[in-house]
Amino acid sequence: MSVVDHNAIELPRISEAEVGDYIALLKPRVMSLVIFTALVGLMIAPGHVHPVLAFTSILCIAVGAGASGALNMAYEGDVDALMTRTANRPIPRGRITQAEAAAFGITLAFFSVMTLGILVNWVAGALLAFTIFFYAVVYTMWLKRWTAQNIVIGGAAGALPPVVAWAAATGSLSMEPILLFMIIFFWTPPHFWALALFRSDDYARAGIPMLPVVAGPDATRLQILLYTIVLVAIALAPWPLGYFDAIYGVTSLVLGAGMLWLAVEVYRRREGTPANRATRRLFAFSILYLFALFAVLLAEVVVRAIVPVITG
Ligand code: HEM
Ligand SMILES: CC(C)=CCC/C(C)=C/CC/C(C)=C/COP(=O)(O)OP(=O)(O)O
Repeated sequence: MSVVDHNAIELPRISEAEVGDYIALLKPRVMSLVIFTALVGLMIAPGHVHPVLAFTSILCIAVGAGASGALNMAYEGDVDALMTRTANRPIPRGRITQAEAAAFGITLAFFSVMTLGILVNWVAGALLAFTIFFYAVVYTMWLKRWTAQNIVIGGAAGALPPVVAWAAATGSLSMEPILLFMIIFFWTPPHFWALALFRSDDYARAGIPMLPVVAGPDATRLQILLYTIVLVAIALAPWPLGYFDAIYGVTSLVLGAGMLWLAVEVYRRREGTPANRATRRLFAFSILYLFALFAVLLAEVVVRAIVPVITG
């Protein structure tokens, strides 16, 4: 007769995680646009940055963004399991534990910040550390579960990557990166609240105080419209302020008209399929808007750099 109760022995959990599960923790689709805004922030900064340092800076920002995504998912494993949009993520599916995800995120965060600080400069390194902390702790662990203004304040984290990249290129800050920050900051509420409108049942079930759950869909529609009006004005400002030329200015006006039209559609359509379609259109267009706006910023700087070379 065995004297050892084999049922009492807890065998080590064999992780079923694959590489793809860990990649999913990094929120690659979301962070791809985050990293693009950082790349533009670095490319439009004045002065010359050695290509190796430029690549290192963007790589550190990308790894830091992924780290913040992993930390966000590690903390939110409980609520992610309650929302249809997130229930299929690695942690709710049991492929990765919250502790494993947290260890992964902390490791990536540590190495991205230290590498950026040591190899590039500590202004950028410190800003990256602050951005990771603001998203993974201030937004994820506090604001998101506490106030309907969670994504407005938390949006500061999403707006910082181009500022980190500018600091990596110049070692300092100035008006231009602050303008880039303001554009993303005022872009975030229309971007996210459009999604929150068609996902409000998810957030109600998970007990997350998103604005449509707390203040109702009509108040959210008004907020989306008001923030979009401010966004269009802020995004236009670099042109009259003389930081960028007409190419950017006209593009900003055209894209802003698109955002405004869709925000008005969200404000007008309040019932059924038309309302659902309007919110999904605004959410989808918000991503195209930010990508196109930053792409034309980059294009203008590239054109400015090569025209003197071509015209001799
Ligand atoms: C606090 C700020 C933000 C919040 C609350 C937020 C929220 C969200 C949510 C919930 C999704 C759906 C993701 C999914 O279902 O997996 C999403 C998608 C997306 N977000 Fe945001 N976002 C924020 C900031 C940003 C920023 C700063 C960027 C880029 C600069 C961005 C870019 C994207 C992109 C590209 C997608 C589409 C991802 C896909 O197609 O799967 N977001 N956002
Ligand atoms: C360099 C660096 C640290 C960059 C981070 C940039 C940043 C904060 C981007 C915001 C990404 C995002 C989708 C937030 C939503 O989180 P959520 O928890 O509301 O979304 P979820 O419900 O889909 O998890």
